[in-house]
Amino acid sequence: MTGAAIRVSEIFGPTIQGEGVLIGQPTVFVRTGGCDYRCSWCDTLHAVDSEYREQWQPMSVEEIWMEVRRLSGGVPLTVSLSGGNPAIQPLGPLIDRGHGEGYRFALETQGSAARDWFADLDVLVVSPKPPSSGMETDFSKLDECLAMAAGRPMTVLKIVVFDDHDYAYAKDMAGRYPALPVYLQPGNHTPPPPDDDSATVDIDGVMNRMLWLVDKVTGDRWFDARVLPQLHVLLWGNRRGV
Ligand SMILES: C[S@@+](CC[C@H](N)C(=O)[O-])C[C@H]1O[C@@H](n2cnc3c(N)ncnc32)[C@H](O)[C@@H]1O
Ligand SMILES: Nc1nc2[nH]cc(C(=O)O)c2c(=O)[nH]1
Ligand code: SF4
Ligand SMILES: [Mg+2]
Repeated sequence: MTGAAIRVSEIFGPTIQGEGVLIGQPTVFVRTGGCDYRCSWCDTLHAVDSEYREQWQPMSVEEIWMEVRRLSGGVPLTVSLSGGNPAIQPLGPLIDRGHGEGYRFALETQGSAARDWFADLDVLVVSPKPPSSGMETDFSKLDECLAMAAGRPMTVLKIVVFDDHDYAYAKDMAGRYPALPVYLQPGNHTPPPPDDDSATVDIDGVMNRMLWLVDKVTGDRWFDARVLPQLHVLLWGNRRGV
């Protein structure tokens, strides 16, 4: 198989997609290693922090594909490409490989790096980072990402909200891109330390934030917004590989 090696942190599933537009769908995850961001509340630091890079395996398309096929029993399903930032890995050939066997591909990215192969996806989830993350949005890059996908894959915005500033950011994003569905996701303020995925999640706290977010959206009559918690976090807490 042609194509450069892909840095993989983990491949797991099938589980259900816990977030956003595909919530509840049986999914295999391919999580790439490495990220150009470092969000203050990232729940996946084992795929971000370079301290963990020795756990990231360079894999060929064929090696990754054999593992996806094994996990799914060869029955086509949705493969979610996440990370880290999967947009900084050469994933085009993997998408072609899977499409040839009837699999579908979704990709989660913060919108900091555009790739022409975004157009080959089935679903592009762009998750620009609000002020609480400590990251700065590069709007020209974000525009580029959305332009790459224009017309072809279903494209949605998914924005994590912790507080009023994040909520204002999410509303601003919705105003900038009125054609895109917007998913709001309450932040988990108790993400796992990278070495301890048994660390407890403050579910009550996350649910209170979810309720607050529902009140904000309905109070504002923002009736196009969709508000969803991270279902996998409710089911399995901070556990890795689910
Ligand atoms: C771990 S990221 C990986 C993909 C890509 N780097 C991104 O941020 O979109 C996947 C999703 O998890 C969300 N996320 C990360 N940490 C979170 C937290 N503590 N609470 C809620 N969502 C979180 C991100 O905003 C993103 O939508
Ligand atoms: N079940 C499940 N759903 C998810 N949706 C986005 C995830 C991610 O970490 O990107 C994720 C994950 O890690 N597990
Ligand atoms: S962009 Fe995504 S993977 Fe990277 S640090 Fe932020 S939440 Fe984590
Ligand atoms: Mg996650």
